Amino acid sequence: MTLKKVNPDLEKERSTCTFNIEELTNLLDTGAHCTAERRAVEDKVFSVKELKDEIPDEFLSHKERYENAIRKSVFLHKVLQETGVKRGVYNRSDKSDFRTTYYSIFKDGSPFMLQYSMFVPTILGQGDSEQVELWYKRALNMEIIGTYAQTELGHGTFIRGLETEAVYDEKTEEFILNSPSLSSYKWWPGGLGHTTNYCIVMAQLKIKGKPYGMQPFIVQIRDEETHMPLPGVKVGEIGAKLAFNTVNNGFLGFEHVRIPRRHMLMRFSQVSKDGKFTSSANPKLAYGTMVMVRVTIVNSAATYLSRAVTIAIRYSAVRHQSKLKQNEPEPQILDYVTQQHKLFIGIATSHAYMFCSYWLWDVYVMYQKEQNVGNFDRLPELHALACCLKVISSSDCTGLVEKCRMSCGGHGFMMSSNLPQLYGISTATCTYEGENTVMLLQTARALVKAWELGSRGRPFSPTMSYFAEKNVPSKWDSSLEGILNAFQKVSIGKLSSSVSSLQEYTKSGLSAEDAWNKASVQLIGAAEAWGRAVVLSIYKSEIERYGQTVSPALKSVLFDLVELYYVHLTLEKMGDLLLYTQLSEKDVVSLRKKYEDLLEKIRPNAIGLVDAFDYRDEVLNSTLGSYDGFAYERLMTEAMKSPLNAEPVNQSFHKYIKPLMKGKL
Ligand SMILES: CCCCCCCC/C=C\CCCCCCCCCCCCCC(=O)SCCNC(=O)CCNC(=O)[C@H](O)C(C)(C)COP(=O)(O)OP(=O)(O)OC[C@H]1O[C@@H](n2cnc3c(N)ncnc32)[C@H](O)[C@@H]1OP(=O)(O)O
Ligand SMILES: Cc1cc2nc3c(=O)[nH]c(=O)nc-3n(C[C@H](O)[C@H](O)[C@H](O)COP(=O)(O)OP(=O)(O)OC[C@H]3O[C@@H](n4cnc5c(N)ncnc54)[C@H](O)[C@@H]3O)c2cc1C
Repeated sequence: MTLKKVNPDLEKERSTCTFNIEELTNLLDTGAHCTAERRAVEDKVFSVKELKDEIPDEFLSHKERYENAIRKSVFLHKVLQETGVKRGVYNRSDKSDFRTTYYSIFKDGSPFMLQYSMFVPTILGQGDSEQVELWYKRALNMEIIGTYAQTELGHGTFIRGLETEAVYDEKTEEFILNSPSLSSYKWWPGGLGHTTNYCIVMAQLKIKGKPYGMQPFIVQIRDEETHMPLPGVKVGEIGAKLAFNTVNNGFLGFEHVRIPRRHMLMRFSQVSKDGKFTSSANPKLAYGTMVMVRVTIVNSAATYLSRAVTIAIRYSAVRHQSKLKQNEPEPQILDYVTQQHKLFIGIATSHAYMFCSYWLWDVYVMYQKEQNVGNFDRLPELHALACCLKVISSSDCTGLVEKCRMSCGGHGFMMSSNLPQLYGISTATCTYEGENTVMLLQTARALVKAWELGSRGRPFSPTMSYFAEKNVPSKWDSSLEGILNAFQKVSIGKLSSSVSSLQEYTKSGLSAEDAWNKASVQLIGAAEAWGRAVVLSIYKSEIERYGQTVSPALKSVLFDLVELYYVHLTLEKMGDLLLYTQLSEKDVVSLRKKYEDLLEKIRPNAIGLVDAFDYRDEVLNSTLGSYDGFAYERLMTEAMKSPLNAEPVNQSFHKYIKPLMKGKL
């Protein structure tokens, strides 16, 4: 069978695109030079034959998958080192990074992930200059491979409840690390099982019996030559999981393991030789790596979704099913408006969080500069933003990744579509780096505090400045500005009614803690509403800013997506808007019409928009989403890789089925 180069359906779709795809790719990459750099790295990475899988991962055993992931991680590290890639994790000079390239080599994650994403950043963020000089170089050269060991069997969320102890012994100038109970065993850190030889251990510091809170320690756990666990170290892998099965998440316990005093990372807090503790200017600085990772999750969530929606939209353009009109051929399923409803919001949501992630990264960098000169004023706002945007990006994108999978019908259930794996790694972001409900409650805590201070005349921080506005009813306005104002009213309404409930509960005799718990469903609603208002505002303002520099054709499409995002959210959150604004049934009817018109308007650009994410086939790793659109041929080729297809009759037939058939079992 000779194949055309591209499925004619996709050819037709590409011919209707109204904007320059390369221009959008450059915008999403934050600059043409970033696109060029990313493509150069991809050319290099995908030309390395050792990085290709001969047998799909899902047909390997757990052990083989791990060994394959290690082999590829090592080759990939070498290739990235040769191409000079350091950005994306360590010294990110601009906003694009190589995570997506990196991830595409591993459908289910790399055991080195935590080295790049948390071990090295913690050394850089929490070590003093001498410690950075020593450990950063060793880590960069992969002389030491590490992870971030914080979560324990008994506690992940409640960090103050962690049990691992680091007791200072003044006589030997050492810390003694100990795991006093089963529940104190570290549990979850990526790579910890059999990969890392060092780790950052978050442990309760004790000096002369007095506790000084959680501090970061750099601890060697395996011999650098033999890789055997060091005496007193109990380490292993935690077992199979929903996803990330090649990340080698591990457990770790200590039996009185001694480490030198200088292995406590001492940028913020210090312990002197004679056991004097000097506290950091702000105790929450020890949580700094988590803030950074939460900030970066917003971008990860957007990229998981953009990969899933690329697969689903390309597949929907080549898949034909049922009848729209009796006398016409079966249409592309993308012509069904319900299919457009499922998928176009995925493109818009991915844009929304991508542009927000760039903005949030700038806020984070700005804060870091202020922190370096001892100004912590913005820490509460940054903490609230990082928590809340991590939550809504991870939950929205994961929900939409799953929607993409379901929109591909049965074939979306195939591992070879890569949609199940994308769902797995995406849903993990709802749990790791702070479970989502807990992160919303942290956000609510900051909002309630700001609200109460504001009511006493204290100024609000920029993302809360609209709290100061009088909540006067005004006519519904369906413009972008009008919808944004409406969502800010929802945010104010939900926060003020949560605060009233808190006050009523305490007045009725509940303690502050019980009142908080009783009102917590409202509080997470208020936190989410604030996050929504932030995303709506930033997405719109960023597109207005970029709109001044891009071509009119691209500007028009970007605004179609912003409008779609706004109108979709308005219809989704209709209940809240009916409660807190002047939205009427008539407005809803006209918004529904507007939404349907927008789907129709975006339809000719759907393939162009997903092409602009610029995911090579190697990155998408999907039978359904390839650029050429030959989904059925790829499904069949991949199916033939199943080890069961290597022989026409499996031996189990003779062993079990035949005796059963013959009644001889
Ligand atoms: C040369 C080659 C180079 C190669 C380059 C390769 C490039 C390839 C690129 C990439 C490849 C890798 C790809 C990586 C992808 C990324 C994958 C990431 C993987 C991450 C895995 C996950 C890791 C983890 O999960 S680590 C564990 C995370 N754990 C948590 O998040 C725990 C959650 N719990 C908490 O944070 C806290 O306990 C709490 C906040 C819930 C409560 O803390 P608390 O009890 O101490 O606080 P209080 O509630 O009492 O509040 C006190 C006070 O403090 C404020 N607060 C709390 N936290 C913070 C904070 N972090 N910052 C600032 N302030 C904080 C709080 O609001 C209170 O304030 P008040 O003013 O109200 O008192
Ligand atoms: C794929 C993956 C990778 C991970 N990698 C690492 C790693 O590298 N290093 C590391 O240290 N950790 C890692 N973790 C652990 C992760 O950070 C924790 O699992 C996460 O922070 C959630 O904590 P938990 O498991 O204790 O959840 P729990 O706190 O036990 O949550 C269970 C339920 O209790 C609720 N809950 C808990 N506290 C409250 C509260 N105060 N108010 C209201 N509800 C509450 C939650 O909302 C949730 O519904 C990883 C986890 C996963 C899934």
